[in-house]
Amino acid sequence: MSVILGTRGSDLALTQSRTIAQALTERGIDVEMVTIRTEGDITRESLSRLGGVGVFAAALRLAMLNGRCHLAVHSFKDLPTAPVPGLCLAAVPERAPVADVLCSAQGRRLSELPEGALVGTGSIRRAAQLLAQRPDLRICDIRGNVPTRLGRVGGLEDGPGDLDAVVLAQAGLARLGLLGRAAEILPTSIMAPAPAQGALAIEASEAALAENSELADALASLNDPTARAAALAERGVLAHLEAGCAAPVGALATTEGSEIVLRASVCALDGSRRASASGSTPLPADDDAAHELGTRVGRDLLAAGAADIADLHAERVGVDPDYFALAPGRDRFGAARS
Ligand SMILES: NCc1[nH]cc(CCC(=O)O)c1CC(=O)O
Repeated sequence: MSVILGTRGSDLALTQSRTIAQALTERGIDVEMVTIRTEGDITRESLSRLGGVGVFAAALRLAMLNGRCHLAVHSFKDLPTAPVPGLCLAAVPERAPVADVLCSAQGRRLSELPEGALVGTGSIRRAAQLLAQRPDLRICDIRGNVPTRLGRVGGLEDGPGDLDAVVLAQAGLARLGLLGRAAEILPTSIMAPAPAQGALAIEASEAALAENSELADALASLNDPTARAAALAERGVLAHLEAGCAAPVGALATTEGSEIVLRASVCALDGSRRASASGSTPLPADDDAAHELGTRVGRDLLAAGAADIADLHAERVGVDPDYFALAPGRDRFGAARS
């Protein structure tokens, strides 16, 4: 009997799922990929019961609990932090590059964008940190998959080309073979990545793993313990802050010598202030130790005033139009938020 891998239908989701399906095939597991619809047969109640944010992940999670599929590959940063009974984090594979990149017309770097340039992102975290560097920029809320977003910039991909630049994750572009569209890899010191950006989470139903030890072994062999600890530590910050998916929280854990060092920050929406905290734990770090590091850094972040700097509980997927007002200057941001 083959193992069923449930996937969303976007280019990025399919690419990620195929990579893992192939790795499992190489390990002797017979994998069938099934695209899971994210609406229709799934009721609202079921989705909200599974955690509210991340409706796409929720549909896949429900499919695993229903037995329609056995495992799923998520972008780890899109996964809500609350655990789901009956599912487990079977593996975090080797992590892709974690940074955000700027994709711009004429290959301009952030410092080279014209005064008042229009930059597209749906992420409050990215918007806030862009404004910290360049308060003159106008931020435009954009949606859609990676190629659609690239199409908003002139000369990069088919599309309206109505923006000067967009910010995307390096990992997504690399997985789609589109990294050539990036003009600049933004240093993580100025653009702190989203917790677990660049990491995949292979989630499986506990029942499926219990009855298929070959699958459990194959998945265990795909796990990168350091990537797993880093991603869990970063997500531990989010969990401690009880931060919503629209909170401007950046977190990055790196290996330094025999330790894992976690740096996290919360940026004011207009970029004017930033609260930061950091901490470390020895490697190897198991799931509990990694999570505990995240909790500790989250606590220090609150002590540093994170909750006064930004609304940590913002839960909108994307943001309200008032925030991304297409007007120069920063007062519109303050006005929309206060
Ligand atoms: N929210 C969409 C999303 N989820 C994961 C990635 C990129 C891949 C990754 O971070 O693992 C992206 C696109 C983007 O942010 O540019």
